[in-house]
Amino acid sequence: MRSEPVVQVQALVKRYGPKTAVDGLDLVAREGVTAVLGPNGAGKTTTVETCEGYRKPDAGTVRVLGLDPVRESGRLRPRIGVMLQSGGVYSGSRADEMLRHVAKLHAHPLDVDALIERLGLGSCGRTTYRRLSGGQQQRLALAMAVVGRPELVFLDEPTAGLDPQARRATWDLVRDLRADGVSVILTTHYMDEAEQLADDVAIIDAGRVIAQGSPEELCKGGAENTLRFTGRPGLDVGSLLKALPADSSAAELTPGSYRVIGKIDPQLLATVTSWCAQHGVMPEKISVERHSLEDVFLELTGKELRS
Ligand SMILES: Nc1ncnc2c1ncn2[C@@H]1O[C@H](COP(=O)(O)OP(=O)(O)OP(=O)(O)O)[C@@H](O)[C@H]1O
Repeated sequence: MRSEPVVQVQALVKRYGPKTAVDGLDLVAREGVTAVLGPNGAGKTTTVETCEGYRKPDAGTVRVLGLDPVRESGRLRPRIGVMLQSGGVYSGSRADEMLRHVAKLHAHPLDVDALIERLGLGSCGRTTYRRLSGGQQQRLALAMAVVGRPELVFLDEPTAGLDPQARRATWDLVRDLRADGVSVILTTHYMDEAEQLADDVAIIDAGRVIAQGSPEELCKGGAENTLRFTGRPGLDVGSLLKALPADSSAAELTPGSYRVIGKIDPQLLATVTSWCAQHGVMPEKISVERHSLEDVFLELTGKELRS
């Protein structure tokens, strides 16, 4: 796996009048699931729409499955699936008819009935598009993106506004697609979604990729982690600090409640517990808080995912 890039974006620039939405963006996505995260207005949708061939770059190059999405769209379209947020469908058509129609356009489609059941659309297959709820329309859009068994699927916020059950069904479907060798480019505002599904995460801010890596790599590269323990009040924190690596800090936050910030690895944990043993301290509660993707995101962009 993880061989040739499925998407390669180099120095992409895209402007809307005076507004530069994408500002020299570089992105390489390989096989598997790539999550694209960024605050509102960061340029995610513009980048993805350029990869889908719906927007022409003002500068830079975009290759998707090795093809130019604008000039070679005829060759690319049958190989990719795109989840449209809205539009592109006749609102008087029935959900199952639409899905069967899209399936027929492809050589090796998925089983339509199984897909309908899978996404919890069984009860509304005969309902016209306009009468579906927002969440049902969204699941139908997802089904239409994947039914043709594409090599690469673009999913723009596939679970926004879905209830927990539908969200889980969508996650399972993405995992199955991945297991089937389908690559996925997923934009999302949900950190847990990226952590759960993505092999690789690209964080976009102000039209550029500011960090990229696996969720583990990004969390490791961010700020330090925290170790907390409780013991008797008034311990000599200065003495503890001397035992710790130079770039650590230690403090008694409230009487008897201690916090160590630094590169928390097994060695540091051993240093803290052995210091406690030397000082006759039984650390009652001891916990390590791993830096989450959410923390990394906030640190890098200074913004919440949703503003
Ligand atoms: N058709 C358009 N005309 C003018 N400006 C646009 C257009 N589409 C997007 N923009 C602007 O370009 C910037 C990037 O928008 P884009 O939709 O790509 O961001 P995004 O990261 O997908 O945001 P969100 O998370 O809010 O969906 C924003 O400032 C937006 O207002």
